[in-house]
Amino acid sequence: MLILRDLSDLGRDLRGRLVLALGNFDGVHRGHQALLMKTLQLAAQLDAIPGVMTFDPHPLQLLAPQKLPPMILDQKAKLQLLASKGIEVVLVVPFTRIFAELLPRAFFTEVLLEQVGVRGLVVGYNYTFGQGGKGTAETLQELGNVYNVPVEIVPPVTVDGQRVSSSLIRHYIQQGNMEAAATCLGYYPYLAGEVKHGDARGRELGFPTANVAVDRKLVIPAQGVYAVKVRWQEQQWPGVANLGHRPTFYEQGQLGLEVFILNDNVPELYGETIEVEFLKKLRDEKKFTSVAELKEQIKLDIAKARGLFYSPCI
Ligand SMILES: Cc1cc2nc3c(=O)[nH]c(=O)nc-3n(C[C@H](O)[C@H](O)[C@H](O)COP(=O)(O)O)c2cc1C
Ligand SMILES: Nc1ncnc2c1ncn2[C@@H]1O[C@H](COP(=O)(O)OP(=O)(O)OP(=O)(O)O)[C@@H](O)[C@H]1O
Repeated sequence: MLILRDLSDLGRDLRGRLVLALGNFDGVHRGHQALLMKTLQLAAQLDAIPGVMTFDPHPLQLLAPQKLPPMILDQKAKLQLLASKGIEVVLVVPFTRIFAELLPRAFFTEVLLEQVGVRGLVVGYNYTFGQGGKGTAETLQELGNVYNVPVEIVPPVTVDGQRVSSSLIRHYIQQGNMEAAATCLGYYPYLAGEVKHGDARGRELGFPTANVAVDRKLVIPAQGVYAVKVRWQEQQWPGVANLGHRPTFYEQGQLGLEVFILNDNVPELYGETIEVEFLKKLRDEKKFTSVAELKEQIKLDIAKARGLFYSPCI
């Protein structure tokens, strides 16, 4: 997949040949996936190349930074997912003050027509664009009619009667409702991070854990103990994770993610980047009065997680 951050780098092979889906695409959730599918279809019909136009930084970073939510995916993971859905080109347009001031018609004519020569467009029913978000999906369709560019508007994708959105998914993750988040995303929420040295207490406890660095710009799940899947290179293992402050040992500990991998042959992971997929919250984190009690509880956590892994639902 080709990623272009400057529209003037669009070569002749791409100018006039792209069908673009427009949006932010945080999470690449099932609503977004419907858009991407439509983009592939329209591109095939028009003998064009399926692409995405998105903005960096997120428009809210510039317009209302206090409202900028934590992201579901970092940029690299988002791009990987877009590629896995068949998108061939991503235009990551720098979102500047000048850009934010473009009126809807100017965005259409100056950017989409003159710079990209766009052949077709796909947006969701609630898409807004241009200065102050004045342009809507219908505005885009009207402009498309005038300039002879087909514009597809995708109707809302819902799950259990609720419209799937990045905001709803962030809410589920922050509540620890991983099943609901996964239903909306089409995959389980995960955090990727480097395995760091901890205090080596886990080994003493009999449950050595991989301490995973957490990117605080991303949505952090509710604190607690989870059944997880750990992915590293081509391998994956079941595990149990604690996301929290370890109140048994620290008065005001730092937030940490620790994973005990349920496999006897795990290679040395220090310095490696692993992905921790959150499958189900098992319980809240607790302050135990003794280490022995904590150990007993961890054994129960492991038994519960194993039960889940052998159930047909995961
Ligand atoms: C499945 C699991 C559940 C845990 N639950 C708790 C808990 O409820 N309360 C707590 O204080 N620590 C809990 N811990 C964290 C342990 O305190 C932690 O693994 C230990 O402090 C080792 O830390 P270290 O690797 O930094 O040495 C849990 C760890 C695991 C693996
Ligand atoms: N559930 C959905 N059904 C159909 N289209 C959607 C859905 N959710 C988003 N879209 C469309 O996908 C594109 C990208 O959406 P974007 O990421 O900007 O919004 P979002 O997922 O609704 O996020 P947020 O909750 O942060 O507003 C837009 O064109 C939007 O209209």
